[in-house]
Parts: sequence; structure tokens; C-alpha cells
Amino acid sequence: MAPVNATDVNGSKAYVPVKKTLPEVEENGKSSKGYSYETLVETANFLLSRTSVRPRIGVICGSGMGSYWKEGSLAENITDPECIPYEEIPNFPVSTVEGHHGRLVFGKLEGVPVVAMQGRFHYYEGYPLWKCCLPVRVMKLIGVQTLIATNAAGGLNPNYKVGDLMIVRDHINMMGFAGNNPLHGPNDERFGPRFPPMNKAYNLEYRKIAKEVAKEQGIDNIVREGVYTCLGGPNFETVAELNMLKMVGVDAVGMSTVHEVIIARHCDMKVFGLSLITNECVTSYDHDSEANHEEVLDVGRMRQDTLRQYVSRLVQRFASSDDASP
Ligand SMILES: O=P(O)(O)O[C@H]1O[C@H](CO)[C@@H](O)[C@H]1O
Ligand code: HPA
Repeated sequence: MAPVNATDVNGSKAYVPVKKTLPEVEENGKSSKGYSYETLVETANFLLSRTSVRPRIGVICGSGMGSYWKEGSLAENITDPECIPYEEIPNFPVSTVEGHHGRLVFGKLEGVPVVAMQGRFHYYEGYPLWKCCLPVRVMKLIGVQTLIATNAAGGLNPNYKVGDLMIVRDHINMMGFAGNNPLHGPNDERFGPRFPPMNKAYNLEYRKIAKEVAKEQGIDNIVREGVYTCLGGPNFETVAELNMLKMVGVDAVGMSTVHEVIIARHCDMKVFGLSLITNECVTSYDHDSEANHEEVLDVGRMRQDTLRQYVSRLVQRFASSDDASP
């Protein structure tokens, strides 16, 4: 295209388009160079060289899942643990959120080889979405077939109570509506297709098993099933925003998980999502309370035994169900 005339009708300078080659995806002024398939293979090989366990299930421990305190949390109950701090892992981001340890724990839960992320990466920490999800692709490269993504979330469904657990039936990718998607940019077919479907994001069989296990463990009165959404954070939502989300069918609100699930499904991992309802979303101007991160961590602590027992059994049941399926 020829440059437009540099003088517009009023005699001032008009816009002159400059011929540019498309850059690699740029986020916050940094290119996506570090995100190539080969780079992640390097990270995966590093982890394989430092560990003996070959996990088939990966668990992301959210704010409510004891990534901060030691005793009693899920990751602390992994047997024969091999722990690697994020700082030591090539190409890994580091966790900056209070409540998140920042390490990978390889080992066994109920005899099943797993890797747990004690601490995840959030968009509000300043990481682009693709970087928040980098560990999920690394998990895939080391052989993980199933992702269990847990999170702390605000309960928007009026029937939910603080301390309830919500099996994620589906999500609404609010950030994606604005064009912010972890798959944005060039697609590497070695991970998955350009246009992945997302209508079966949360594995149906796992959701059935999770309801059965809730009954067996006598916690079905606190286990719900619903729709999760992720907002960019870090501020909690306004009353108007929450009322809008309620209208479109959201049951629980958080600041994570959705992009991790998109990346996991893109590379054909099976996914299970679980939210711990840590606070009630305030949808009325008459209500005096305010959401805060301390409450989120406190409720996590309060529910840690239940969560540990529930997720450990889920790991074992998902693994046997996968063994049994053709
Ligand atoms: O989603 P996880 O990491 O569990 O944490 C949730 O809790 C924090 C807010 O208290 C936010 O990071 C939100 O996403
Ligand atoms: O109410 C909330 N909103 C967003 N994220 C959250 N994480 C825990 N609770 C909340």
C-alpha cells in the first residue's frame, strides 16, 4: 500500500502508515521468545533429570489449598516428595502471591504418581496469560495426562455457603471476551490445534466420580456443581460487576484456572476443576462486609483436612477410571 499524502486537508501532518513485519506476540514489551516448544522441552527435561517420579496427574493447589502453611495441606501429604522451588526451574516464573509457596512437589498420593504446583501464577502478578499457563504445558511434556485445577473463589450463587466446594461444570472466559486468551499468537500444532473446541472442557466422567466420592466421604451436603469465571484482578469485584456476572449464569468468581484449563484442553489433557468457596460475593449495597485475601486463606485452612482427603481420593479414583477406560 502506498503511503498516504503526508499533508491532510488542513495542512497538518496526516498519518503515514509504516510498513512493518508482524512481531512475535508482544506482551508488556517482551516478546514470546521464551515460550517456544523447544524451550519448554528444555524445562521438562530439567525436571525429568531432577526427579524419579513420572506423574500422570498434575494438581494445581490454589490459595485455599494450603500452598502457604505446612501441616495438613494436600501437597504436604504427598509421599516420598521431591520438591523443586520455581526459582531453580529454567524458564519458570516465580510466585509472588501471599499464600503461595512457589514450588513443584513430585511424589505419590494414594499410591498414584503426581506432581503438585504449590502456588500458581496469576495475570495480576504481571505475567501474560501464556506465561501463567506455562507449567501446564510443561506438565504435558513430562507425561501428565490429567489436570486437577483447584482454586479459591467467591460464591455468587445465593445457595452457596462459605466453606462449600464447587465441582466446576463449565467456565465463562471473561478475559477472552476482551481478546485476552492464553492461545493468542502463533499456534504450535505440536501442542494442539489452532481452533480447539471447549464445550467439553471439564471431564464428565471425573465430575460423576467426584459426586460419588463426595457421597462416600459424607460431604455431599457441601459439594456443589457450577460455573466458574476468572476476572483479571487483583481487586475484588464491585456490586454492579457481581450482579452482571450473576445474570449471565456465574456461580463462583476467581482470578485463575480458566486460562490453565484452556491450555490443558488445547493439548488434550483431561481436566477436573474444583473451587473452594471462601467468601460470599457481596451483591447488595446494603451489605457491610468486604472481600479480603486473609479470609480466603483462613477458610482454606479451615477446610484443609476435607480438601486433602477429597482430592487425594479423587486422584486415586481418576487414575483407576483412566486405567479401566479403553
Ligand atoms: O485462584 P486462586 O489462586 O486459588 O486464588 C484466589 O484467591 C486470590 C484472592 O484472594 C486470587 O488469587 C484468586 O484467584
Ligand atoms: O470473591 C472473589 N472474587 C475474585 N476472586 C476471589 N478469590 C477468592 N474469592 C474471590
